[in-house]
Amino acid sequence: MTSKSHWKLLALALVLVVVMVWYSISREDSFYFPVSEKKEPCFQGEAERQASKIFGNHSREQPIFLQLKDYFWVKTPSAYELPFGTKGSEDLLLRVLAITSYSIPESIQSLECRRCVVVGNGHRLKNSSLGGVINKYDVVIRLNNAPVAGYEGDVGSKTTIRLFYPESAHFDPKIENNPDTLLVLVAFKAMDFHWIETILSDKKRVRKGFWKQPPLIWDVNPKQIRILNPFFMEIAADKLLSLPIQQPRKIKQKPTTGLLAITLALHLCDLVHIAGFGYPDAYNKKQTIHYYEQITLKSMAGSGHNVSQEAVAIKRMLEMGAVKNLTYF
Ligand SMILES: CC(=O)N[C@H]1[C@H]([C@H](O)[C@H](O)CO)O[C@](OP(=O)(O)OC[C@H]2O[C@@H](n3ccc(N)nc3=O)[C@H](O)[C@@H]2O)(C(=O)O)C[C@@H]1O
Ligand SMILES: CC(=O)N[C@@H]1[C@@H](O[C@@H]2O[C@H](CO)[C@H](O)[C@H](O)[C@H]2O)[C@H](O)[C@@H](CO)O[C@H]1O
Repeated sequence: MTSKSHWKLLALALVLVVVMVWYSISREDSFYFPVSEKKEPCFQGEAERQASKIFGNHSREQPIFLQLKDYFWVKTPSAYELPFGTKGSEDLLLRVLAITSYSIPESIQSLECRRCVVVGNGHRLKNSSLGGVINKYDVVIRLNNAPVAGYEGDVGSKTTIRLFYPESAHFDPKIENNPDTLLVLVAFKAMDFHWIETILSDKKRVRKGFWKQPPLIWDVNPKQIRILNPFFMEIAADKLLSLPIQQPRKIKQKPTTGLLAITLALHLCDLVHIAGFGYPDAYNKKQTIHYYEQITLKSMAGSGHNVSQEAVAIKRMLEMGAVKNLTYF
């Protein structure tokens, strides 16, 4: 081989190495947690220890779901209005709590160690083949109207808990959930309580007051419904994103439902893994954001979320080991 072609080969090899290093850095594979077939060891109280570092020691004292007794017998005062508290919505809430439940199901309660996975709606789940892995967790938390039917290979089919608000409720909840899935309402405004009351008590529906038409007929068992304690929205906003809780603006800055779900999981579970989190960069205008539909970051323009700030918060939780990621971040 001539020395000229020798140098050419060396240069080619160098370019290859640079491209490989760049690719792995750009995918930030350091936050990719290789999936193993074996169940991850689970240590009781581990998530609690991590959560106390982020949220303080007393957040564990809060009930996960709102309870009738706290509004009926004792009038629990709340410092904030929805979505960070229940101030001003007590009467409506009282009627909703009278027809729903607050218990954590025995199937979760009885677990020695609760292994949970929070499944975000992100595009990086597409072709991930993570369905089987996701189904093995004790508790699978899903968000909004994210489908499972037709996507089982990538996202699994088990749904233990689904967080939703009226505008994000799937019109046919039976298709995308299991018969015992807990449907957990995240209330952002008083109308959200009103909506669930009219649905469950079959009262006259109100169409106004929503930013998108929610279902008017919703075939669910009231025993499946829970109301998320807005305290978790408050601490996600305050401790993870340093957002002001009292905001005069019409469109309030608030955590995404996914960040809220991670906050909830750190209080409910012993081990918390996440999958399907992460948005494209702001300049990436054509990249679709969901694993199930073709929409871009533009759709989130007026939604009150700061996705780059959320990425910082998630990276912090990954770095400290509070959560582990099944997809890349
Ligand atoms: C148009 C619009 O309103 N989009 C909002 C949608 C929409 O309302 C529902 O999908 C119902 O249709 O809901 C949101 O979020 P969305 O339902 O898109 O996604 C659920 C959660 O997954 C995480 N996610 C999603 C996509 C992505 N590329 N990376 C991610 O990390 C986020 O944590 C996100 O919360 C929401 O509720 O937070 C936030 C979105 O702003
Ligand atoms: C599509 C959009 O921008 N909608 C906003 C709505 O934002 C969404 O609110 C949801 C709660 O209802 C949830 O937080 C979701 O993640 C947001 O994308 C604003 O809250 C609403 C305020 O009036 O304005 C809608 O246009």
